Amino acid sequence: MLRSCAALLRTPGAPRGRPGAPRRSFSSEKVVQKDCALPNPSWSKDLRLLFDQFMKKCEDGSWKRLPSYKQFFSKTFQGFQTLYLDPSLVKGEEHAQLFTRSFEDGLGFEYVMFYNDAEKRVLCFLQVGPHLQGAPGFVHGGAIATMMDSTTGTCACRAGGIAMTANLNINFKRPIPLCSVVVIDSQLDKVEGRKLFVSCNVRSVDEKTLHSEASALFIKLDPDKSLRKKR
Ligand SMILES: CCCCCCCCCCCCCCCC(=O)SCCNC(=O)CCNC(=O)[C@H](O)C(C)(C)COP(=O)(O)OP(=O)(O)OC[C@H]1O[C@@H](n2cnc3c(N)ncnc32)[C@H](O)[C@@H]1OP(=O)(O)O
Repeated sequence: MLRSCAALLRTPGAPRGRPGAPRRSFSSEKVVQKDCALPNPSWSKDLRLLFDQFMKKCEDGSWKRLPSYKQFFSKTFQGFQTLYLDPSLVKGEEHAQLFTRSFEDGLGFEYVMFYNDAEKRVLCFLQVGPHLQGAPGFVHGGAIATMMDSTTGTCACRAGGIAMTANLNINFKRPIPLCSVVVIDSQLDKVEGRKLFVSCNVRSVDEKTLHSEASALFIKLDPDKSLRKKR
C-alpha cells in the first residue's frame, strides 16, 4: 500500500536501529546490501509510474537502471580507495553512509537514476520527503543542490571515470513543493582533457514547471595527486 507524505509525517516512530545498514549472512560472511533504487512502500504513484515506464525502456538496452546503496562497495571502488584515501581513515568505512541514502524510507530523498550511454545522459526521478523542508512547504535549496550534484556527478563518472565536483552553478527558478516528484535531466556537454562539463535541469513530472537549472564542472581525478594534500 502506498503511504502518503502526510502519513509519513504522522508516523510516530519509524523502526529504530540502522535501517539499510549492511547485513551479514552468517553462513558466508558475505555483506548483503539493499538496493535503494527500487520501489518501497513510500513511493508515490507518480514515482512508481516513472520507474515502470523507464524499466520498460531498459528492455532494449538503451537505458540502464543504476542500483544505489547506502555504502560504497569496497571492491567496486577499490581504485578510488587505494589511489586517493588516507589508509588510516579507511578502517572506519563501515560507519560512512552516502548522504542521499541516509534517511529512513520516504522521509528524505527517494530516487532512482537511469543512464543512457549513447546520449551520455542521466535521468533522476526524485521524490522529496518531508524532512527536506526549507521554506515552509517547499524543498530546501541545499537538498535540491545535493541531488543536482549527485545526478550530474553520476553522469560525469559514468561518462568519464572517477571525477569530483569543482564547480556547480545553480539558478533556482520556481520552488519545489515538499513531497512532490520531480525529474532531474542531466547531460554531458563537453570534455576537455580532465574537465567534464555537465548541465541539468529540474522539472515537474508534467514538464510544465522548470524548477531549477545548473551547469557543473567535474575534474577527473589524477592518480598522481593526493586529495588530502594542500596545494
Ligand atoms: C566522488 C567520487 C566518487 C566516485 C564513485 C562514483 C560514484 C558515482 C556517483 C557520484 C555521485 C556523487 C557526486 C557528488 C560529488 C561530490 O560531492 S564531490 C565533493 C565536492 N567536491 C570536492 O570536494 C572537490 C574539492 N576540489 C578538489 O579536490 C580539487 O580541486 C579537484 C576538483 C580534485 C581538482 O584538483 P586537481 O586534480 O589538482 O586539478 P587542477 O590541476 O587544480 O585543475 C585541473 C584543471 O581544472 C581547472 N579547474 C579546477 N577547478 C576549477 C574550478 N572550480 N573552476 C574552473 N576550473 C577549474 C583548472 O584550472 C585546471 O585547468 P587547466 O589548467 O588544466 O586548463
